[in-house]
Amino acid sequence: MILTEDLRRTFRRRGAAVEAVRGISLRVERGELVAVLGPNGAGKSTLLRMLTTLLRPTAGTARVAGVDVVADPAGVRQRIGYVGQGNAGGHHHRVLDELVTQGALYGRTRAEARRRAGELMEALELRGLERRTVASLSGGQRRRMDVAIGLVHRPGLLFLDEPTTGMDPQARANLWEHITRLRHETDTTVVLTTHYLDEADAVAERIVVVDHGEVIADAGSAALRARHAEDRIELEVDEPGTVAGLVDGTVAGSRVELRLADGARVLPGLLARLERAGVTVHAAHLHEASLDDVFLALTGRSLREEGAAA
Ligand SMILES: Nc1ncnc2c1ncn2[C@@H]1O[C@H](COP(=O)(O)OP(=O)(O)OP(=O)(O)O)[C@@H](O)[C@H]1O
Repeated sequence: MILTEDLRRTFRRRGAAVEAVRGISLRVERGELVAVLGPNGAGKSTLLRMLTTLLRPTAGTARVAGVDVVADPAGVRQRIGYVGQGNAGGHHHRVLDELVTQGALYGRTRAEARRRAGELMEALELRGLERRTVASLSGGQRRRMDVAIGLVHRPGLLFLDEPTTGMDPQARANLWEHITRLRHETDTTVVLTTHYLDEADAVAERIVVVDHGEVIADAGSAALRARHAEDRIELEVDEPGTVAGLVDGTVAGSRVELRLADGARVLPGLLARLERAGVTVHAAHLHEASLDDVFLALTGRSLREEGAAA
């Protein structure tokens, strides 16, 4: 669905060259749901803008939905949906009119555009809002409307650039429910960026981490955690010093701390071993490695802090 080779984009800023994307080679198969994550300024938007033909690459190639982004940008646009960070809909237009107009822009007849608008309003729970103006919708309804507009021409590939930024947790969960269901029903490929790691963890089967314009990791969330982060077990015991020697741990205040892979599987055996050794464990805390730990290990920065500030 997407194939890029050594894709690059350089900007000139005050006479200096800024390499926003530095040789990204990426392959996304049909039906995949891929989250592109990275700290601020990593190059995510620049990458997405090139893939959606909003920006011309400086070097390298990109084929999107089988079409070269430079040779035939209009062809790419016909085949993809793009939900950017701003709102796509005309604010003073009515919801139904806006969807029908968008369909007409893609060359659909009025009747076809109306039928498609009806389907999308059903699928994205916009029924009952037909005559409301886009400006009067709630944040969550507005975002669902944006997604509906992105899907008007039945694209096989949908790009979502930070689709849930600024939404409350319930509206975010609701939007993802719609997107994942639509994706399964229509086999749509989805490429998204988000600052919410929990979201990427929950919805994406594949996570591409970008930093300084390059892909620095590309795998599923579980594989990333296993490879780049460790679980932590903290034990509350009477004599941490003695216990630390028994279990390959370090003393942290009144506790013993162990860093290891697959903590949930190791913990029961560990407790049994300590019991056999006559140690009384008052409490055991398991901190499973998070995607944010992976992020910190890979980039030296926490995405969570930036996400919270966004
Ligand atoms: N039009 C431009 N002119 C000059 N520099 C730019 C331009 N667009 C982006 N850049 C620079 O390119 C780098 C990558 O920016 P980009 O917006 O792609 O990052 P990002 O990962 O999307 O960040 P964010 O998470 O903040 O949206 C940054 O250093 C940015 O300042």
